[in-house]
Amino acid sequence: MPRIISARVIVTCPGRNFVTLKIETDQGVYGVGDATLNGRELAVASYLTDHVIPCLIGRDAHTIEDIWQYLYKGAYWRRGPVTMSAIAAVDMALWDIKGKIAGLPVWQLLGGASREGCMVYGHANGSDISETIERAHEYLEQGYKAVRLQSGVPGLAATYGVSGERFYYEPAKGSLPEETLWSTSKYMRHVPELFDKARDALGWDVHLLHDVHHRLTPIEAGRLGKDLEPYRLFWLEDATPAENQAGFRLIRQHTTTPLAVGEIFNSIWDAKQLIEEQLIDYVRATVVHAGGITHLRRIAALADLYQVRTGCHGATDLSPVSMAAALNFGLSVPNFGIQEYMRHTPETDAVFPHAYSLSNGLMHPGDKPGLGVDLDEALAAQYEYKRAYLPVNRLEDGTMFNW
Ligand SMILES: O=C(O)[C@@H](O)[C@@H](O)[C@H](O)[C@H](O)CO
Ligand SMILES: [Mg+2]
Repeated sequence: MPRIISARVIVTCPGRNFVTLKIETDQGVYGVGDATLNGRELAVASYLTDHVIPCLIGRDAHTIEDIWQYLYKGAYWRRGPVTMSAIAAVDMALWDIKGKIAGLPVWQLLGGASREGCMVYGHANGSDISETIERAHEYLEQGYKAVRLQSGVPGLAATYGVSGERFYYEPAKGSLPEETLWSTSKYMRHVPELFDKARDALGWDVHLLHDVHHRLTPIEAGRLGKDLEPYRLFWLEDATPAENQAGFRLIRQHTTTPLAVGEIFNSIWDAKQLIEEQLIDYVRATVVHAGGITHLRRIAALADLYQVRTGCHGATDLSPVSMAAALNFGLSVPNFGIQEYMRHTPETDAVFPHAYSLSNGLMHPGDKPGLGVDLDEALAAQYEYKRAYLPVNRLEDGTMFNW
């Protein structure tokens, strides 16, 4: 059996911070896991280095489930984004090791391919409606079948999802949080016009998505969902903060627009009521923040009982290690819905060489044993950690709000 002999955390910043765990075994096989928590990276790095790694040394790397339970139950203080991102990194690295030793890609270990590839969605954003639609056309020309639309809102200096960059979106900047201002009324007036014009320009074959980013109350979300019904969205994401899972009952009463939520979830408990009451259509929990492949499988299996599909988070702050793990999971999971794919920069891709590829709107993890991704430590060492924060958001009267 492959014994864990060492493990270490590598923090690198090729344009943005990433935290990677590398676990090495006595058989010379190693595995990597993503541990990146945007804006709180060093908390997870310390949780791994100072508390988890000492407990891993000497263990059988093949005992993925037992190690998962040990780290979850053994911590006493269960759940939370820091704990579950640390457990996720260990889990991904152990699946990587198991696949490398078996000589199989992880998706084969998870039950083999259930589809040709994972449908992904692009991210068209612009300062106004016409620029957003122009970006969306570029994604269609690249063969994408699904595109998320986020545009600037008239009367607001900035808003979520609009960066001014053509293809990369990176919200974490600055050594202190940037402050932005928000107006729900300006936003609610603007979004239906965006999708009305988008459907005219892009047609009805492309799946269109939108991320509200936690900024509405349930009844406002119900109103927006109803206003968007004529445009047949693939999903309306994070319509309202999901701590109160029951709040989604109100949205459901008012609209048939499909709902997606969960990128900030870190365990099955965050989604249990939403899934069991069929209050959502897609669960966005992701491999790096929800306990790794082992726990994400549990969430997907519960969701499958209620016809809820996966729609895993895949923003630039999830490293290519997460993308590789997500695609191995997504290729095999029966109730796959869609995978978010916010492309990384060339510098990031160079630090994390990977086997996954995109063709005609579908991504495939490749056939390399393990997760099919690596970390170039020499290159990673050239990019020093640089503290960065996600923005904070206030209402126009200064009230602290949701970003
Ligand atoms: O759907 C998404 O990708 C967004 O919600 C993310 O851009 C999110 O804002 C970032 O991942 C936060 O770090
Ligand atoms: Mg989102």
